[in-house]
Amino acid sequence: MAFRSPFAAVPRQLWGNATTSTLRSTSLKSLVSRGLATAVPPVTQNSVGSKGPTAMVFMNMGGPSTTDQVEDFLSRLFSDGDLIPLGRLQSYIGPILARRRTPKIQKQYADIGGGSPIRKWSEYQCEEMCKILDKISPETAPHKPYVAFRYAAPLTETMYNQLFEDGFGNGKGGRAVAFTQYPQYSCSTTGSSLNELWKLRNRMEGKRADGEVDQAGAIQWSVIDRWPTHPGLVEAFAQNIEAQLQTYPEDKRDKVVLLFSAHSLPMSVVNRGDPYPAEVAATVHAVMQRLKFSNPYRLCWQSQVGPSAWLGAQTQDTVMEYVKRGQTDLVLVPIAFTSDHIETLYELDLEVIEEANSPGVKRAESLNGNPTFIQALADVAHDHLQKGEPCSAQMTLRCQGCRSERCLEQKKFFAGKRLSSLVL
Ligand SMILES: C=CC1=C(C)c2cc3[nH]c(cc4nc(cc5[nH]c(cc1n2)c(C)c5CCC(=O)O)C(CCC(=O)O)=C4C)c(C)c3C=C
Ligand code: FES
Ligand SMILES: [Fe+2]
Repeated sequence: MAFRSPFAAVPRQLWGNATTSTLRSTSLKSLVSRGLATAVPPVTQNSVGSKGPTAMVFMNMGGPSTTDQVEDFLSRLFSDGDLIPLGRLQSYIGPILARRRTPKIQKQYADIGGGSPIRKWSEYQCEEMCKILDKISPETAPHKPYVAFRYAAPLTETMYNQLFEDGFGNGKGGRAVAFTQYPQYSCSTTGSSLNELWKLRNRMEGKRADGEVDQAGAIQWSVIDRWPTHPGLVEAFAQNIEAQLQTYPEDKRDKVVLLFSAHSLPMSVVNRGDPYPAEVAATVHAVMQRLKFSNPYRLCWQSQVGPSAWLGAQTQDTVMEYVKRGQTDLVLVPIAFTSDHIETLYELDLEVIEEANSPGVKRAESLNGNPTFIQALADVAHDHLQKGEPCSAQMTLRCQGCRSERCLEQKKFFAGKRLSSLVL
């Protein structure tokens, strides 16, 4: 099976002689023979389910809060081998690609008001969720809110230092929940954040003389790794769609086409077995079920970057095609991100909807500060705290095409005792 980078067509001179990641050549068989894929991993966790205080850590990609931060944001993003595998020279090529792309993306952030609102929304959502959790889950209270972004402030490392300052870990133990803010799991998004968290945990938690992390005083992590069909999430999406449908005359309302739009994935990632496309489709189906299939609908994919093949049909092409055919009443529904970002505010609002040039083409609100959504976050977290499991069963399985030692080790750590031996 060949796994092509989404940037496979980056000019040769930028790639140098680098092949793709050295990790690709590491087969599961060789990991087993080297003792890396055994039933009892060297670093696992115990005693998940202890009482509060509980750190609730929202994980997401983050975004630049000002246009000055765009280059740093893109530089971290293009240096992430879990998102864009560029091989051994990644840390050299990544920043070069980032610098070239910066002016274009800076202009987009300038056009949506000068920066991404993701930090503001994430901090608000997490704080509000913790207030609800303190009431509905007193046994794990107090719940303390933290945000850990992959490519922008506050970075995972900053969050970890904050945990230490607040009395978690570093010999004092304590419990933390890594709560992904991507409802649908992709190894390029949630997987990347978990790999980063695992890496920093190993670097930052207290080490014994033999180099191993001192388990007794380390933070006990558990993970909410996906929640694509949680009824609260589905309800929040459905209410926003209903509100937008109300803006159409009654006789036209049930003929409006709902176009669910999610960030696309390179076909190399889809063919590796990434769970994201199926989970996005599951969210769409659950929302349509809640709406009693009142309207015709399609799922389409946006924001592809670079020249390689990405999952389609593309959102922009879909809108233009339907409008051309006379279907001018369309509601776009961003379904894979819980707050506004350039993909909604720029790509959908300023590019797709403006180009469609038809008053019937509209967009459902993003979830942002929606109280139904914040209650859903609290319910997802409450379910997780009550179950006392380290992660979902799905987390214990790697993609069919995964050759990443990072993924393997990260799963061994977070899934801990849930692991069923060599399924990894
Ligand atoms: C569920 C959401 C997302 C998935 C899956 C995802 C995969 C993915 N993305 C890239 C490359 C880029 N993404 C960029 C920006 C960006 N990506 C998402 C979400 C997902 N990405 C968001 C919300 C944003 C915008 C952040 C904001 O603050 O608004 C960018 C940078 C922008 C640009 O240069 O166009 C890149 C590059 C890949 C390769 C990928 C899957 C492998
Ligand atoms: S790429 Fe999916 S588990 Fe590693
Ligand atoms: Fe992206």
